[in-house]
Amino acid sequence: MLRSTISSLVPRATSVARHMSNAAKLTTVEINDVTGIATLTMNRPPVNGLNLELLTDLNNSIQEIEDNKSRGLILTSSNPTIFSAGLDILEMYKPDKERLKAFWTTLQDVWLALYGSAVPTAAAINGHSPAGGCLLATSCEYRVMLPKFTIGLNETKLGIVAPKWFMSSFLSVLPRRVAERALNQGRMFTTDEALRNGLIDEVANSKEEALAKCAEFIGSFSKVNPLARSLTKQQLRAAELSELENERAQDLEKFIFFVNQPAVQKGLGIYLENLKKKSKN
Ligand SMILES: CCCC/C=C/CC(=O)SCCNC(=O)CCNC(=O)[C@H](O)C(C)(C)COP(=O)(O)OP(=O)(O)OC[C@H]1O[C@@H](n2cnc3c(N)ncnc32)[C@H](O)[C@@H]1OP(=O)(O)O
Repeated sequence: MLRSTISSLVPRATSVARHMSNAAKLTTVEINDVTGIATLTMNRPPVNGLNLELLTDLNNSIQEIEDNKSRGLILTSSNPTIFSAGLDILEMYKPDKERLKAFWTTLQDVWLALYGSAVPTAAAINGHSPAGGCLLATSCEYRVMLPKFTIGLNETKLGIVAPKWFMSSFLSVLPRRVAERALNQGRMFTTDEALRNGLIDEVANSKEEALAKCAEFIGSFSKVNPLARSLTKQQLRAAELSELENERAQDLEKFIFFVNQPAVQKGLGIYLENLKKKSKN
């Protein structure tokens, strides 16, 4: 009985999908009319780098999904090999002061909205997912990843430090010992390693399969009272959420101070240069 309820929630090729957002934006929201589940797709070529505009669209899309009382939210990417390359380093390298503020504030908004979302959330990780990409994935309640990609918080490799709330998301998924070592090493996990360590929940062989598995996870709540479920989730996540809520201004100040340090700017410049060299080869 449960199985048939769940499978009826899995998107089918024949189901009708309503587009809630238009293609001019960097995100699209598609609601499956059969399941009521919203698929939120990031679409900022070439690598879904999280710049101010993509973060703004993500924030608005999450809000739209909450307001429309969708049954759940699946986060994914339109890029076939990259879920998200994390924060757009160009936002932090030689930054404009006002834009940098807006950028970080909007990232805080996105994390608060996604980690604290009232609806069940899942990530269909259909490509590489470093740093900010990993933050988005670990803010969701369930993760399904395609083979032969990588995921992790690699900040120390860039000479930067993941903020406390990045670590909170990571720690909500991984055992402390594994998280601590991985954060210190800036470790990127392969799909297999991520599965073995619990950083992801399942592996799927195609994006369609990943979306179906995410929908199945969301469908597993069909017999649970939605208010009781969301209040339980929010209570479990309240400590991390209020920590950032109460320290938003200090977190912003710390970020701006840190990013503007000459050594950090130098490190980001070298990292960007190496990325560009690599992409030319
Ligand atoms: C200071 C307080 C803490 C702040 C916290 C920060 C968290 C972060 O998210 S920092 C960002 C960390 N992200 C990364 O380290 C990812 C770097 N990118 C990659 O590893 C690879 O690009 C990829 C595995 C995501 C994809 O590889 P692929 O071979 O397909 O593409 P590339 O040829 O490498 O890249 C194409 C193009 O995109 C540019 N690019 C890639 N990532 C970023 C990025 N995060 N920000 C800005 N630009 C990026 C890359 O330079 C290429 O550009 P060109 O075509 O112009 O050469």
